[in-house]
Amino acid sequence: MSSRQRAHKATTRANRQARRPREQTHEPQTLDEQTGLPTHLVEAVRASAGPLADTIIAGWGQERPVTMRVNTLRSSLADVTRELDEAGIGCARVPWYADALVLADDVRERDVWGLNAYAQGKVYLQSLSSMLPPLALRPQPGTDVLDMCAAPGGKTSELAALAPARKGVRAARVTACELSAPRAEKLEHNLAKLGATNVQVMRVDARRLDDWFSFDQVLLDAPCTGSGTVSLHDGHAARYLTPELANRVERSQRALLDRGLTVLKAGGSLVYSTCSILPRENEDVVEWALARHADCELVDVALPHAVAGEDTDDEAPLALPNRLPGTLTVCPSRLYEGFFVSRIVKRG
Ligand SMILES: C[S@@+](CC[C@H](N)C(=O)[O-])C[C@H]1O[C@@H](n2cnc3c(N)ncnc32)[C@H](O)[C@@H]1O
Repeated sequence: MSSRQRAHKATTRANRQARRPREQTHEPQTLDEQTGLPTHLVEAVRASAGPLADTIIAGWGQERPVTMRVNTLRSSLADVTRELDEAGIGCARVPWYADALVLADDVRERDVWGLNAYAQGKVYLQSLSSMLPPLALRPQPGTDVLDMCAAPGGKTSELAALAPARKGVRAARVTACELSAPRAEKLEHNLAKLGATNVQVMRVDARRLDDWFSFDQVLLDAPCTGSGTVSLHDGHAARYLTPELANRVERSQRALLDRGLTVLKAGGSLVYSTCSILPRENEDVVEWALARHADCELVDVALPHAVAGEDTDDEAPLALPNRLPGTLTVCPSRLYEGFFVSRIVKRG
């Protein structure tokens, strides 16, 4: 393995660890021979994706380029691309988001850490898939937005950047909840660095938000198994991604979505997302919550995508088939981590 691959693996491992609850297993798991990943995960993917399981497995084997979001609260695309150019860092844009940049294949995250643009919060290192949920929510200036699971703040700061003050209308007010104290601190640090002044951080269990809260828009980027982001022969995944973890996050996802829909105002919208590709964390959770909230319905996420299995251009996320029309399950690929995005509205 090259040093670039090792550095990439170390960073993605650290990100993934941060995304999910701590889980230890003392019994070694059975590993699938082909992928080196837990057998229960590979079996679940084969059962749900059928012939596309091999496309997913190939996606788990890809080394993705470094991607970033230009933070328009501090800078502009022209300003950032000028600095990248001066530093000799090649970059390309994606057709569906003006603020997203894909860096050249030979660039590592540590090359970005040394840039002024990074130190000054003009850019945020963020995977392309993780930029999708705030775009699906489409936050509006003048509204009150809840981000239920916010740290380290990639999507919170994106929400803030998408809804700045406009003539005569204040910026969206974002309330960012985070359960873990150290992660809430990291969130505060990132938001200050990125200049997201319209965000209020709350160190709380978002499953216990009081009924008297109410929001126009809610983002629930839930804790999950991270099944969309694992890499082949990832020894760490082999340890943490246990059936117990899957059960635990699923309970948490249901309780969080139930609460999110409760504190959503009539006429408002909620985006539920995970970095998992397993139906039990995605479609099953959404269907369960909709059955409890008769005043809510699924609407199209309205995100650009191509259909996996057809002749596609890899600049667009590839959608895996799923049983909820209008939701998007992104297939792991060269540019994208596996992800799920859905949008629910509460009738007015
Ligand atoms: C998938 S990560 C969120 C990533 C974040 N949205 C971003 O884009 O940077 C899930 C986060 O939810 C937090 N979390 C888990 N359960 C929670 C709960 N019940 N209430 C609030 N936060 C929770 C975790 O500590 C973790 O930081």
